[in-house]
Amino acid sequence: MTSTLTISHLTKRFAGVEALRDVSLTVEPGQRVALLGHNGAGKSTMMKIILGLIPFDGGAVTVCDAAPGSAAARAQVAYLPESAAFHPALTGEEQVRHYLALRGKRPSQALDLLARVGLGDAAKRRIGTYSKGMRQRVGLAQALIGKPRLLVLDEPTSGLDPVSRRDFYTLLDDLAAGGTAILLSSHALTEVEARTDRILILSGGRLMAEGSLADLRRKAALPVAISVAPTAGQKAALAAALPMARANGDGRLHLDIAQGEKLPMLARITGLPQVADLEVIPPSLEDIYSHFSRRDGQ
Ligand SMILES: Nc1ncnc2c1ncn2[C@@H]1O[C@H](COP(=O)(O)OP(=O)(O)OP(=O)(O)O)[C@@H](O)[C@H]1O
Repeated sequence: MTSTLTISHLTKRFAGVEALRDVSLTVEPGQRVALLGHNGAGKSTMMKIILGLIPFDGGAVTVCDAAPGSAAARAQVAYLPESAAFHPALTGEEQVRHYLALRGKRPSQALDLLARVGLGDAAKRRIGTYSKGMRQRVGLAQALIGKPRLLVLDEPTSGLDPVSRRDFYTLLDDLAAGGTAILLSSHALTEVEARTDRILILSGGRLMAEGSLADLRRKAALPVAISVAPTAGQKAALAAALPMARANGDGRLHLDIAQGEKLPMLARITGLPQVADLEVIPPSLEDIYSHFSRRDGQ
């Protein structure tokens, strides 16, 4: 099975700015991959290169076994920009029929596509009356034309409410299950954590880390937080038994423990008679992200 997207040693310079530096990665069929990075990290530049919209200076990029921007690649890649703009006077069905016609496909598929993204009931309403979440779905319906093998999504859920976000990711899950590879950029770390298979962290044009959240967690080796609840009236005694713990004013004691010391420390805490309960809190994606995306000099 060949990779849907292969990037090796990719370099892109704008006047005076190295937007991408020696970036290598692959995306396999059916993978849901999140591209994370601070403003200016190089995410949009990478997406534009994958779509064939801008040239690159060094390295190689293969999209669905073809050169980015070639007719063969364009036929298999779909793109959804952050804020898709549609004609407000058109109905959802008219808009999607228009896109189908432009792509040389049967316009009669419009209703099927709209039903697939949950807009079957709204297909005959004008887009001007749609919510932002509904407009994003029109964009997704447009992106699904021609069953793309790679779907590139630029911050697809920004501005959507939690339910719309969840529904949107459920649609992406169905597409991925059908073999479509998904590359999406996002600043919403929590949802990315739950809804993607792999995470790529770009910083200053470099790929700083990549892997599943578990991989990144292991590589970052950040401390684990342990929160301990004392039995009634035993807080002071517990604090004396755990002098390295700090009190946050919430009645519990908190410790940050290096990964290698986690098990011995848990054994020690659970052996203390003053302990009523404890919680182990692994580093969040936000902690891991900050660890890897520290810019030079920080
Ligand atoms: N056309 C251009 N001309 C000059 N510099 C550019 C151009 N496009 C991007 N850059 C620079 O390249 C770097 C990467 O920009 P890019 O837009 O890829 O970042 P990004 O990760 O998508 O950021 P954001 O999250 O803000 O969209 C930035 O320093 C940016 O200023």
